[in-house]
This record gives sequence, structure tokens and C-alpha cells, in this order.
Amino acid sequence: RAPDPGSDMHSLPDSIIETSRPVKLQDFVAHYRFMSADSEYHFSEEYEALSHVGCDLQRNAAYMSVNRPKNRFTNILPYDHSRFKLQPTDDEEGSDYINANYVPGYNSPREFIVSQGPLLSTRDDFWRMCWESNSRAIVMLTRCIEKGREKCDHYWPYNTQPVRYGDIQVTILNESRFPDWTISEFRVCKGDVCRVVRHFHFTTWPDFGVPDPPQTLVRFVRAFRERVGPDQKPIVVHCSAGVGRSGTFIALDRILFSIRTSDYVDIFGIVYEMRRERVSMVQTEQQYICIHQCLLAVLEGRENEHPV
Ligand SMILES: CCc1ccc(NS(=O)(=O)O)cc1
Repeated sequence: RAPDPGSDMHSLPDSIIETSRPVKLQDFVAHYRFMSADSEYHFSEEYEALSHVGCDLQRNAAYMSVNRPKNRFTNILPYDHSRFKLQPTDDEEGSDYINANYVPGYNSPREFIVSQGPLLSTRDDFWRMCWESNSRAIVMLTRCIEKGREKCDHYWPYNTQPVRYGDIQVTILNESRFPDWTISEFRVCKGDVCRVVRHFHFTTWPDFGVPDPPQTLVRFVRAFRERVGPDQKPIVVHCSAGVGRSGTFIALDRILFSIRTSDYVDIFGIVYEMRRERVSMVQTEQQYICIHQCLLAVLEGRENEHPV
């Protein structure tokens, strides 16, 4: 049972699992100040309250020996109940497996498919996932190489020559580069059937960190939503592990929809719900605070403010 808004959360008996902490939008500025006080003590307490969400859920497919090499990180594994299943090939064990989960958004309980950054060995599976899910948009929140380390395979062509990834052929149609992101259109074909898939690549978000200033992320979500409406789903979202930056992006997207219709915002509840579908969504306390800073900038009319 969610506590009534404004009730004293700390009086809840341990037996009641806290699933939401709604905040009235008109109180949000004061709420942010309260949470930030004393070296962000209340942000730390609230983020810690999310730490065990999902630890009861099974990940059996991920642990199968045939699937272990398909995981970029051994500790970032998809829950069985929400994982995306590829069309299995006859009797090939593990052929339905990819490190990806359905995650809820504002518009649908399965609005997003969140995945790890493809490996060279799984990029054909990644394109199969995009095709079989009929996704028309991919959001990429990492660079392929960061600080000299591979974070994601370059799973799309380097130029306008078509490239095949298994049964899927990808051709870059156009590319628009901006200071913090690149938006491209790919022609994606399987046999004689072709689709246009848009690629939204945020290029300046450091791993384990946050965009600087946070308004950059607000502007990226706005640029994304100018081109992708609420009826377009599922949307594929990935970073390197597919938890930190991906969770932060989805949380902000959901919040920007919700404040158009609701007097309350429940950032705790949004992260709680995401973590019931994919592990560690919003992976650091700094990312959790960044979500609040983004909303603060929007409410204070500063989303288009640029640092001096
Ligand atoms: C330790 C595994 C791990 C690596 C990288 C990330 N960051 S990310 O999810 O934003 O790509 C999260 C977790």
C-alpha cells in the first residue's frame, strides 16, 4: 500500500514494503531543498531504500552456460519474468536469449526494451530484437569507447554502405550531429521488407556519471519526443550495462509526461517500478539526484538555460 502523500514515511512498520513516495509538484522546490540538506542525507536514505528492490526475482536464463558469454557484465543479468525473448531457432538451447528487459514508461507497461550495449558476438541478436519487436527507435546513451575501454560494439554502419547483421541489413539514410547527441535514420531490411528506424545517440554522458549540466538531458529527452510520439512502442534503450544511464533517461521521460496531467510526482515509485523489471535501474545516487535536478530546472523554467 502506498503511504498517503505527505505522511511520515518513517513511521511505516517494516512489514509494509514502500513502493512510492509521491511529492506534490507545488512543494517540489522545498522538497528538493529538504532532501539536499546535510550533505544530501535524505537523498541517500531514499536511494538506499531502493537498494533491495528486485533481489527476489529469478534470472535462470542468464545463468545458463550457453548464455553466460552473451552477458557484458556478470552482475547485470535480466530477470526471467520481463526479459525480451527472441524467436527461438529449432532446438538451439538459449537461442531466445538476449540481455534485455521490458520496462514500463508513462504510455505503456512495456513501452521500453532496455538492453546492455551489444557485444560483437550479440549484435546480430540485437538487430533481431529490434526487428522482432517492431521497434522504430533506438536510444543509445554511451559512446562505444570511453576512457580507452569498449562500452558498446559499433553495431551500425560507419558510412552509407549497407551492412548485414545476420538476416538484417542496415543502411544509414541520414545523420544530424549536435553538440551532445547525433540523430540518424537507418533503413532496416529483412528480405524485401524494409523499415525506417531512428537512432538517438547521446554522446557526452560519462559512465557512472550525469550529464553536465542536467538541463542537457532534459533537452535530449525533448529532442527525442519531438520525433517519437507516445504511441510509438516499444522503444529500444541501451547504454553499456543498460541500467544506469538507461534508467535515468526513462525516469525523466516518464516524469515529463506525468507532470502534464498530475499534481504529484513520484520519482521513488518510478524507480521502484523500473527495478522490478530490470536490475539497478538508475545505478548511482548521483543519477537519482540528477533526475530531481532535471525536474527542478523544468519547474523553474530553466531547461533551456546554458552554462555561462
Ligand atoms: C559494473 C557493471 C556496470 C557497468 C556500467 C554501468 N553503467 S551504465 O548502465 O550507465 O552503462 C553500470 C554497471
